[in-house]
Amino acid sequence: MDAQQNAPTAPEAPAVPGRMTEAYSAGGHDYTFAEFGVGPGGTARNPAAAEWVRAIRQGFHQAEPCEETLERTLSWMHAERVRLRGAYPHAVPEAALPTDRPVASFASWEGSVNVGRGRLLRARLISEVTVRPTHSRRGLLRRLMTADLDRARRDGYPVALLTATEATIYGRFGFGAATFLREVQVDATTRLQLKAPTVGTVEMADGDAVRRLAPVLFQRFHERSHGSVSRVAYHWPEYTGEYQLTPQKPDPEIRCAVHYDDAMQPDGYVTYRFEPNTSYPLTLTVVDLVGATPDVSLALWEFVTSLDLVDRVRFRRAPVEDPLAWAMVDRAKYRVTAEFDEVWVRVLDPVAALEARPYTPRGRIVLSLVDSMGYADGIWELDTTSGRPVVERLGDRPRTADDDAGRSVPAVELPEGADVAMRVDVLGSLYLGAVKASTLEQAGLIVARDEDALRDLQDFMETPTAPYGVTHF
Ligand SMILES: CC(=O)SCCNC(=O)CCNC(=O)[C@H](O)C(C)(C)COP(=O)(O)OP(=O)(O)OC[C@H]1O[C@@H](n2cnc3c(N)ncnc32)[C@H](O)[C@@H]1OP(=O)(O)O
Repeated sequence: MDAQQNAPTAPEAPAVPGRMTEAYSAGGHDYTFAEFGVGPGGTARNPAAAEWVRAIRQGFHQAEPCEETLERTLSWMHAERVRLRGAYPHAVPEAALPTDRPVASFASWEGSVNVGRGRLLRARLISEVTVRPTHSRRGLLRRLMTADLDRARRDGYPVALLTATEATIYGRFGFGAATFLREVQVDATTRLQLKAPTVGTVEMADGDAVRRLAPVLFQRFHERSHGSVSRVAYHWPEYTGEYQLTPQKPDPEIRCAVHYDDAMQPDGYVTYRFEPNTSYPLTLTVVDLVGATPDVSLALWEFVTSLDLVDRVRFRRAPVEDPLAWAMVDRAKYRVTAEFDEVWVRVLDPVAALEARPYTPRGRIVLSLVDSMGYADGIWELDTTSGRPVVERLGDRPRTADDDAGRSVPAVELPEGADVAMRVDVLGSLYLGAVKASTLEQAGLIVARDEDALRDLQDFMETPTAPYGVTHF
């Protein structure tokens, strides 16, 4: 790429990497949007992608990347075939960052989400969204998001997923908070007493070996745990201490242990770090805990709470409905210190998304979906009477004043013939069963024909367990 560096003015569009997607002017600036991938050969062969990585680290207030961080980031992005998007300014004033450093970034790649009964649904995963503060609120994010979701819809992805830094940003793009996690603290001053004996055995393990084993064990968890999202290559060095992209060095304090079944086959692992033991209570932080089955996770908890010189154990990725709290003899030793949203779901194709997940009731319900970006807008019928869900688009919904005004978060009205109506972000929140329809109706987010219609919706969307995943991306 040969974009002009530090040019005071540039009369025409800069040369951008990959494919130019759009030219755009706002706030007195001209921008070119581009889309590209990461090839083999690291920074030497991908200078535009390296500049893009510098931009995202700046956007998240992280240190300028060292060579190893750049190589590792480009390596996982190449392996996962990540699509990078950027907005490039045509001109920058003296001393400003160069024109080949994008002022806005956006990445997406293919992954999967477990939608229940072990079904893995293809999903577009979105991350690394940044807009340089001096170029924000000019519509750059909206353009990047629209381009990527358009492409994902064309490529047949039923849903897009992201994890959000702020809860206020993504509803307008049709994303709804769909899985939640807890930060918990378990008092470990006395060995954890569980109501039933745990299974298998635990052995301390070598970090390199766990790094090789972890993707396989995670896959078993992913295929079992409804709500789980696939991981990518950068997670393993991060969670086993080999290398952390922030603060750009190994973490030799991370220790690992593996759980084995009765045949001594590995079926889970935990990685953890002792916090500096200069203050009390002595604290162990669990970095990653993955059990192929819930009883394996309990055994791993028993292990970390039985270590000497540990007064309490912290974990930031515990399930909202945590079997551990119920398995403990003394539940008072389990304390929830925070609860937060994790994965946000955006339904792009209601037929593919709603037909993919399982339902318990047999019946039929008509949903009116409001989607200001258009993909899921309309009236849809979900019919499970045959035992297999069939979803059909019945037609358009009547336009409203908010539609005509082009509002990104329009009001919801119940059209003739529909049982329930909601915006598509609300469907995203219901999709994996994290929240009851009645709660969302009480929050003013669902309009139902009557109580029966609301109960039907609730019965359809409810899942046997709360969705749970341990992937942050
Ligand atoms: C999936 C992820 O990667 S999460 C990480 C998100 N990134 C960050 O938090 C890094 C710091 N923040 C930023 O980089 C930017 O401020 C961004 C990406 C949040 C927003 O980028 P911008 O280019 O300013 O957004 P843009 O101007 O396109 O606004 C799009 C819409 O979002 C709204 N919006 C933008 N930022 C926010 C915000 N922080 N809170 C609420 N609404 C917001 C705008 O009002 C606009 O609404 P409208 O289209 O309905 O009128």
